[in-house]
Amino acid sequence: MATPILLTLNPGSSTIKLGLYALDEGGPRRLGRGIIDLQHDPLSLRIDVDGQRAEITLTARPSPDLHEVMEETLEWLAHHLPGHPITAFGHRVVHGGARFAGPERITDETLEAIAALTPLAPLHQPQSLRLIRAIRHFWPEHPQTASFDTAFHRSQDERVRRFALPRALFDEGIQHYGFHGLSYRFIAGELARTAPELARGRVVVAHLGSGASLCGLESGASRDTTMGFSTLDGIPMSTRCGALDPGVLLHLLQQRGLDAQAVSDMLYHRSGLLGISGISADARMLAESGAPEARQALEIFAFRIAQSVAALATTLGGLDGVVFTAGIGEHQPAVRAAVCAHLAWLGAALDPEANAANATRIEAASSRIAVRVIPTDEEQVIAEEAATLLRGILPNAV
Ligand SMILES: Nc1ncnc2c1ncn2[C@@H]1O[C@H](COP(=O)(O)OP(=O)(O)O)[C@@H](O)[C@H]1O
Ligand SMILES: CC(=O)OP(=O)(O)O
Ligand SMILES: [Mg+2]
Repeated sequence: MATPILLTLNPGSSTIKLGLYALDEGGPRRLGRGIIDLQHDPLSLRIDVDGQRAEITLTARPSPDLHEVMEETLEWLAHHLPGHPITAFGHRVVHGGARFAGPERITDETLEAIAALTPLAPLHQPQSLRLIRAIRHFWPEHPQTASFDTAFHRSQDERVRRFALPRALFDEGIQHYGFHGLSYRFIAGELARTAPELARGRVVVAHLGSGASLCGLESGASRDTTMGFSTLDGIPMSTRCGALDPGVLLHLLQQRGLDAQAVSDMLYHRSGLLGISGISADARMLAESGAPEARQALEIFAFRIAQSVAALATTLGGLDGVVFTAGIGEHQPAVRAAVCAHLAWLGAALDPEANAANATRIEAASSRIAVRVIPTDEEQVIAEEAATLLRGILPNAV
């Protein structure tokens, strides 16, 4: 019987990241990866399968339902990968709310429950729904699974999950959830595999991508995280504001007369690194810019990350290590150096050469805490969770 082939889909606000996996007996084996850039018209699909790279300009327009984009992408894959017919799909879904404690196979009921959570993640949830629906439209018999960012944080206790708001709101779902859970699950697994002693300790992981958050891990379990009810909370991001005095919202709405949509647009799309710098949302461009506003944006970014490390260390009752991951965390030594300079009082000291080389182990011999760089892989977690859910199901579906 042919090996089942899984396509993973990780939608962000500006890209859809794809992963192609053979679901071997021993676990998922990656055949390739791809990225669809939704910000540029015409759309492009960059793909790397079996070591062969291609960049394809899609004829599909970026329509809201993504039907044409998915149809063209899958047709391209079917045509160019005749040995790897896709038999199943695994999705990253950002919000699982109180309903999803772990990954699930997508049915009419789960799809409805995912859709009901859209108001809690307006930037991400609609993308997942569009992809799931587009695939159902063209391949109704192909099984699909959902892996939730929020599920990893279910181990957090009520001190963390409860806001200081009237009690009834908590029961209505107004809670601190936390996101980037697939990334944190991957990092916890990598730590357990490569640094078991540290993995058993108290570690803060800084996931610094376009969206960014930090998570406090104790023995690999999430105890606290900087993103809360929504993907706006915590540290400033590329275009999102991070934690903000709620009085600012009231002021914008009541005194400045902005409507809710205008405030939402400002907080999600025009704040963060872009808002502070007025130059770019892209941390690499800011690092190369030399303008004082760009420098200030990165200084505030690093400062707020360090403040969050200290806050999470309080939840953990101490700190044995910090791990940097995602685009900025993996590739920007200057950001890591600025964060660690603020954490010198906690005993953090970097080896400048190891840091400049983006090495795995970047702490100096004198450092009282470990400082590591570990590349994340959300697609691998989606593939592993899908493989577990679909075991025994796929051979019949092929
Ligand atoms: N090689 C690199 N060098 C410097 N910065 C990088 C590099 N790759 C990515 N980044 C930065 O990482 C951020 C995007 O991170 P990424 O994890 O790809 O985000 P997301 O998955 O949320 O879209 C951008 O600010 C970008 O400038
Ligand atoms: C949760 C979130 O912000 O995700 P991303 O970083 O992919 O935008
Ligand atoms: Mg991301």
